[in-house]
Amino acid sequence: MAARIMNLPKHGLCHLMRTSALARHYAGSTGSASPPQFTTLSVDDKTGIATLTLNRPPANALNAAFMGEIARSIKELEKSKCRGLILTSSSERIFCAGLDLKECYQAEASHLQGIWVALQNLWHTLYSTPLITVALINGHTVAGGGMLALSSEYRIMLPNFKIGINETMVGLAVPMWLIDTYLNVIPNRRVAEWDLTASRIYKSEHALKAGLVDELAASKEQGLERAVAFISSYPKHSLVARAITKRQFREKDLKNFEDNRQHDLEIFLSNIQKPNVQSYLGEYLESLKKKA
Ligand SMILES: CCCC/C=C\CC(=O)SCCNC(=O)CCNC(=O)[C@H](O)C(C)(C)COP(=O)(O)OP(=O)(O)OC[C@H]1O[C@@H](n2cnc3c(N)ncnc32)[C@H](O)[C@@H]1OP(=O)(O)O
Repeated sequence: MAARIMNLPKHGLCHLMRTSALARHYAGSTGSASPPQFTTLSVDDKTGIATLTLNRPPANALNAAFMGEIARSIKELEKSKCRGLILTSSSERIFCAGLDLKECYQAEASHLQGIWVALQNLWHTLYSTPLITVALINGHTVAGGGMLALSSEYRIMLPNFKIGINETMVGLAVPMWLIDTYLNVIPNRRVAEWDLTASRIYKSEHALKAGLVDELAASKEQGLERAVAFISSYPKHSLVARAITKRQFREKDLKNFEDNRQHDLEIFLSNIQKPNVQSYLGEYLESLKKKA
């Protein structure tokens, strides 16, 4: 049975706890952090595999609270010595639509700063986690949603959805840490540069051919089975060595990010507050509304 967990035991595999108890645990263990609102987390006691389900309707658009919640869950799972993490969505159409653009439109600089810092922290937490990570992409995933998928180690996608990084189309530069993340998946620099400058969005089937995702699954249930099989394919005795090896692959990207964290924030703030970008954002949001 799926149950929310937050404060997990430090040794052995994770245990299931019921929602109310978890909320109390979480509030007690993290001081000021509020109880989870936008995610549900369940852990299979036998396999030690956690499933974190994104649940911020209608589009799982990322605001600071949502991103903080995902990052905190990952940190808690690391402490609990869980083996792996599956990221998925409660929506049948959208895995994640990226940053909450409504919160980026005509917002105070301090609010925009909070959003970007939360995005930076979430990327850093997911990209650097020793957990074995799988994105089960059961809906469209673009921009910040693409970041969640690409920062994971393995991607399983359902057919007929879209995946990609469309920042330039929205008027935002792709940050260096996301370029590095993309290159970690699509090492062909020319293809990567073209994709990211042109805001290329792939359909699932094409994403598989291009190597942007690793498998297609016919249904969410099949995707979950495949995700569990991927995580379980790593023998227990190899987990520490595996985590160190993963870290070594990602270390240079993480260091580059730390060296440029402040500059990266300044670029975002300067870009997003430009009158032409704000005006385009307003039109873009209208076009999303009209479509509905
Ligand atoms: C990545 C790191 C570096 C940069 C980081 C972040 C930058 C960003 O993330 S910018 C965000 C860019 N995101 C987008 O451009 C996505 C826009 N959305 C879409 O293209 C589609 O919604 C999507 C393909 C995801 C899904 O299509 P549909 O299934 O057809 O759904 P709808 O379009 O009808 O959307 C449903 C509902 O959600 C609202 N919505 C969608 N996206 C966002 C968003 N990013 N922020 C806020 N709200 C969003 C949309 O307006 C609809 O709302 P209602 O009209 O109220 O139903």
